Order: sequence, then C-alpha cells, then structure tokens
Amino acid sequence: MSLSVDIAHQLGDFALEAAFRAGPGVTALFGPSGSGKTTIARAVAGLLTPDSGRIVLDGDVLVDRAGRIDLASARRRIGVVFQDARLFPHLTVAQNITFGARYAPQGAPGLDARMIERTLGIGALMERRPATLSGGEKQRVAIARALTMRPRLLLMDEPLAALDGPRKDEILPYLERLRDVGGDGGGIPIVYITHAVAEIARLADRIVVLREGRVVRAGEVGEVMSDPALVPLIGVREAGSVLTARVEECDPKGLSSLSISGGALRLPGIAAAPGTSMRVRILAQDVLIALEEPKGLSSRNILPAVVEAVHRGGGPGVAVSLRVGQDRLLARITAEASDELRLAPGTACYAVLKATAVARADIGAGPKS
Ligand SMILES: Nc1ncnc2c1ncn2[C@@H]1O[C@H](COP(=O)(O)OP(=O)(O)OP(=O)(O)O)[C@@H](O)[C@H]1O
Repeated sequence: MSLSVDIAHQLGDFALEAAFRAGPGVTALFGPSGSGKTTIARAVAGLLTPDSGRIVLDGDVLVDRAGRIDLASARRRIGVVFQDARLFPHLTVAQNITFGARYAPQGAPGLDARMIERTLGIGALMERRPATLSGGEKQRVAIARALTMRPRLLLMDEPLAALDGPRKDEILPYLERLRDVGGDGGGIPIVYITHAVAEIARLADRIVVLREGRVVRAGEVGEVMSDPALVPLIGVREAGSVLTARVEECDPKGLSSLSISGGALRLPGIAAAPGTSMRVRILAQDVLIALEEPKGLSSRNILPAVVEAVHRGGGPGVAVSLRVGQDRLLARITAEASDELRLAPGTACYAVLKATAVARADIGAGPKS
C-alpha cells in the first residue's frame, strides 16, 4: 500500500501545505492542536476538496485538482474512525457492523467477519445496543464496522481522545493486534491521527510531524522520536525514545530481562514469553548520564553509550542523543551538567535508567520477528 498526499488548502487564516507518503503498517500524523491533522484526514477521506494538489492511493488517483479528479468519498474505499464512535443507536452491535459490510466490494481482500470479531474482542457484545457500551467498547465496534467495508486504508482521527486513561490503556492492545494481524506489512494500513505521543510510541511505524500546516519531519518512529531537535515540538516531558527489545527471562511479579541491540534491560510489568518482541518507550527525563560505569547504584539499567548530539534549547535543559548499540536513546539533563561532563559528539559514557521509571503503558507489543 502506498498513500501519497501533496495538497494545499486555505481555511480562513490557516494555510495547509502538506506533502507526505504513508506505506504499510501504521503511519502517525502528529502535531499540536490546529496544525492541520484533521484537515488532511478530511481531504484523504473525501470530506473536503483541497484547493490544489493530488492524493493517490495504491496508484489510484483520488484527487487531482489540475486534472479535475475528485473521487466521491464512498468510492475511495477508506474506512474512517472518528473520536466519537458515531454508531447507530437503534441498531445492535451486530447490525451496526453488518451495515459496514454493505459497502464491501465483492472479492475485495481484507479481514473476514470472524477475524475482525476476534481481533477486536467484540464477540460478547454482538446483541447489545450502543447505549450500553463503554467508550472503549464503542470505539472497538466503530473500528469493526469500518473494517467490514474491506477498506484499502483505515484512517483513524484521534480515536482515543474521548476516552479516559484506563479506557485508553484497555483499547491499545486491540489496536496493536489490528496493526499486527496479517503481519509482514500484509495487515491493513492505518493512518493514525493523534497529538498523544504515548499512542505513537505504542502503535506507529512511521511518523509525520506537522506544525502550522506544514510537514516538519517524517520518518521511522524510533529515529524521529529520539531526535533531540524535535524535543520542543514533542514536549520536554513527553520526549523520549522507542526501542525494540526481546524478552529473555520473564518474571511477571518482579523484574524481567530483555535484550536490546546495545545491552540488557531489566524492567517490571512484563508478562510475555521469552523470545517475544516488545516496544519500550523510555522518556528522556528518566535517563541519566555518567562518564564512568557507576558502582553501588540502585538503578538496574546501566548501558554503555556514545554521545551523538547535544541539543541546546532556550531553557536550562539540553537534549542529548546517545547511541546504544544500533539504537538511539534520548536523555534530558541540565545544561550545567552537560557542561560539567563536557558532553560532545563522540564522548563515551553510560546511560542510566531506573527500572521502575518505565510505565506499564509504555511497554507494548513489538514487531514480529
Ligand atoms: N471552516 C474553517 N474556517 C476557518 N478556519 C478553520 C476552519 N476549519 C478549521 N480551521 C482552522 O484550521 C486549522 C487546522 O485545523 P485542524 O482541525 O486541521 O487541526 P488539527 O491539527 O486537527 O487540530 P486538533 O488536534 O485540535 O483537532 C485550525 O487553526 C482551525 O482553527
């Protein structure tokens, strides 16, 4: 699958001029409120005609203003899931879902009804009406309805934004399953719009960063998230890295051992068999830097690292990107400490991370090996 978007659109004072590509897997469109995410989603879904530009899905031109092409929304075969589930209140869950199936073209590839039911865990909800469902359950049903149309692309616009924290945590594993079902890029491609970094860290393969209607950066999620120059945009408390780790030994009640390319991690809250691949988000504010290997320290994770870049902002903090094996880890320390340690590209050091600093919600399913 490939989606290519290159559009411009004026809305009052707001000028959107965005170009990006999305491939298989999950592509996150990320940016602060008002950066243009929803405007792009509406243009891709066919709910808004951009002033100029082109949108092409799998070689099929959806929009080409110069060529006067603007395919009707219903003919684009894009499943859309909004913040609010928008289910039909008078229909049962099963009827809501079958409604989507009416739009499925004969013989189109996609997940069958049983697989959708299993992936989203909605088997027990089929006879219920939307009013009796929790917010998370409603969203799972809305996703199922979108999938039964057998779309070529699933477009999700802030699907968790209306849910509280525990409900978000409850639905994330279902979204991970949806991402991974099919595997090897064979699953349904998803464009996932959000301003929540935690969701991107759990779900996205690629990220497109938007600001004031422009794409300021696009790339693989691990690389972009750990770019020290993007810390101001991502937010100093949210910035961090996303690593792929393999479970070596599991102790669900204590600390489990995981391997990453540059060493070992010991983390709590893992209940996965040895050999399982996990994604771990490590916040920059939780990483310390030492020039010598610390001894007699309570921290469980001490990783040999090399400084790659030191990024100074306007404030007292600096963002330091560290190469740890093949991975990049981001640390946020004070400028004073950075000066004292004379950190510069090439400095050999140790990255120190408290095991308990990594929240359970920041550990998710990783890519299948
Ligand atoms: N009909 C309109 N007329 C004028 N300005 C508009 C209109 N619709 C949207 N805008 C403006 O366009 C900008 C981009 O809006 P958009 O909804 O695409 O942003 P967003 O990144 O999705 O934000 P959020 O995360 O808050 O949903 C905003 O500044 C918004 O106020």
